[in-house]
Amino acid sequence: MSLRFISQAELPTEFGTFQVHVFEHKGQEHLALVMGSLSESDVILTRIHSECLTGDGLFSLRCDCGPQLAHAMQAIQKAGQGVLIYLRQEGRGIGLTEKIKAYQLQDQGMDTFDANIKLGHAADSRDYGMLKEVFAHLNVKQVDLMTNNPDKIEALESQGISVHKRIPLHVGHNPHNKRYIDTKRNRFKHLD
Ligand SMILES: Nc1nc2c(ncn2[C@@H]2O[C@H](COP(=O)(O)OP(=O)(O)OP(=O)(O)O)[C@@H](O)[C@H]2O)c(=O)[nH]1
Ligand SMILES: [Zn+2]
Repeated sequence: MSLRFISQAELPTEFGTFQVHVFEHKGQEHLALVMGSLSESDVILTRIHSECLTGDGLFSLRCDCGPQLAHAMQAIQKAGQGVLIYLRQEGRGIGLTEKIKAYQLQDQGMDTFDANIKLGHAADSRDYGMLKEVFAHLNVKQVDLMTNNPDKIEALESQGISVHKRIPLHVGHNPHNKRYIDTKRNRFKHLD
């Protein structure tokens, strides 16, 4: 077991009260926000969200992360049951400083894919290898997944978690993130 469950507590939010679980995996902290009681025979409405300090916490319009996070939490509240896994994979895994450097390259005309490469990183360095143990801890076997990213579906299926349905997540589009969202579709093969 490389994932360690540390603790859990109540987390009242604008979108209802969740139980927040904290885990440690390879020196990083990850969270799962859980609403309702979860049983492995249920298909659980799920979002796997990658940390974006600028979008999730600082209202940045350069990406669509903040609105996606709010929308997912609201959808879980509406369903009365669900899971939001918050992975500390800032900047698609390269960290905050490197993401800001990548933003600078994008200010000079590069797209988000090439900016990562120029900085010596993979276009996407996220690791989803901890999800099997997170879902086992939460007693979840089947999900309806809110995402446009095919890599997340593949990562779950390859770890034995069945993706019953993909729910597209197209919110928070604005003139500042248009190129970023187009690049996700064209170069990261994100789904419509
Ligand atoms: N390296 C880098 N990371 C970025 C940039 N813009 C946003 N991110 C990070 O990208 C991650 C979100 O990834 P997205 O590709 O927007 O969405 P996704 O999580 O792959 O897919 P969805 O499930 O459809 O939202 C977060 O960790 C952000 O911090 C950027 O220009 N460069
Ligand atoms: Zn973002």
